[in-house]
Amino acid sequence: MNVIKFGGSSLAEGSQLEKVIAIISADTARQVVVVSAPGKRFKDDIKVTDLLASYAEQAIAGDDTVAIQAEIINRYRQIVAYFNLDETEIIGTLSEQLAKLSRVHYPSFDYLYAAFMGHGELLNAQLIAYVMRGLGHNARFVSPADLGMIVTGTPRAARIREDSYTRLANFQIAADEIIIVPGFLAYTNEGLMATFSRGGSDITGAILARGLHADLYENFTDVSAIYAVDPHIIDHPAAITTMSYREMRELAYAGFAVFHDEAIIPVIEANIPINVKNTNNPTAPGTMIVPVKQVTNPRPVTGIASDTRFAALYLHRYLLNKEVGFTLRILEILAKHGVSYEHMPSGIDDMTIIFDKTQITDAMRDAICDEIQTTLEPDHLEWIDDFAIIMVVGEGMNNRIGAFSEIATPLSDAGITLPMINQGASQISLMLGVRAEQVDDAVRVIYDAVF
Ligand SMILES: Nc1ncnc2c1ncn2[C@@H]1O[C@H](COP(=O)(O)OP(=O)(O)O)[C@@H](O)[C@H]1O
Ligand SMILES: N[C@@H](CC(=O)OP(=O)(O)O)C(=O)O
Repeated sequence: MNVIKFGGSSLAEGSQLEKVIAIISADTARQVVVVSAPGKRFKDDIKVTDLLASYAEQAIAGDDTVAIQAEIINRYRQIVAYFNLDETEIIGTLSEQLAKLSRVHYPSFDYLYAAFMGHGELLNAQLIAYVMRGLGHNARFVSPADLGMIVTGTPRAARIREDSYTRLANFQIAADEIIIVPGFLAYTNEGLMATFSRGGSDITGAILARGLHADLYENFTDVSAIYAVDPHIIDHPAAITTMSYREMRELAYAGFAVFHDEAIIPVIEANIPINVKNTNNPTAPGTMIVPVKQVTNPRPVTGIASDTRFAALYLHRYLLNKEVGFTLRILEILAKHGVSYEHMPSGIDDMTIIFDKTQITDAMRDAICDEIQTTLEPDHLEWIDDFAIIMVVGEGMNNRIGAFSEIATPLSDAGITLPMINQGASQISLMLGVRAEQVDDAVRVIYDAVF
């Protein structure tokens, strides 16, 4: 049995759903279908998940939400209309669920946002099951609650509870049946809706692949492969045919938005291969992500990822390496302010602490810097807000002498400075810190040097 996940781009409108149904029908192994909410139909379109976030904002503000509800329902209505099916009952049910959202009491704004935004997937899975049944398929809507998926953690960045896997293993699917499961959302033990972080339908697919013991996790999107570089940065970059779990994890973490970085973890635990494929070109082989890759390619680098979501705190103090407890006190300050750090490369007198800045407000940043300055008295302290990370990843980089100079020399020739270089514990990647305004140029220079 395969778990097959379709992203929002594959479900944006009726003509896309028609392709999706043809893909599901083409292989009887495709029995567990995970769906996202309808995504963008054209460049400046708005994803249904983002429309739901606007609906949540308007509900919080006490505004009239009739227009936004109509806009959301219209997306679903257009999809049913494409198939010439009777819309009355299904659209009535979905409209009711959407309207009810603003009448419920939530324990916090975070739970409110999670419930509103999770409905993009919840409504879409019901609609798709309805359309498929209308076309004669034996399709059934199954909620994450029916599957026994229970989450903990924060409402908008939930984590699956390990005991969910025992319940999933007992879930029965009939031999000729297709189940349609909404991605992105799940429920807490108290029955509250929570979501994984944005793009989290990939995570649902991975959890189901592990929990239902799938042979393959197929992830359908709008590109024919995972490319060596984000195609927004380089036109027609090289396609990756096979990559290892480790390579995908590192590349996804640092900006390969095509597959969620947390989604690799459940499949690693269950050793299930992933096939990333294109809904618009389903016969193309796509990219296989496998437990271990044979390194046959003479090229050591598999991919280059970059992300500007970071900030860095640079500290300089002579004899920092000799001072007992310096790092400990910094970590205590961060913990006190509820801030986690991503990396902390250090030298004899210097240290750079890299943060995911999406978790830090201006007030938190000021408080942390003030406290470090007062308690640790560094000679120099600098907050670098426009920090980007580039990750150069490849199993073939392991133990390869000269890999660094192949990259560093052309970067320096191009006038790109590297405030941070970290070869770290992972033998298969090189992490480079650059100023955000230089990041795309740096990626292009590295790509030209190694591909
Ligand atoms: N290295 C990469 N290879 C392929 N696509 C990438 C890469 N990096 C970023 N992307 C982007 O990821 C997009 C697919 O991810 P996403 O928009 O989340 O799809 P979906 O709607 O299917 O979930 C592609 O359209 C592409 O623009
Ligand atoms: N719809 C959610 C979850 C998701 O995975 O979407 P997509 O498959 O379109 O990336 C989001 O926009 O975050």
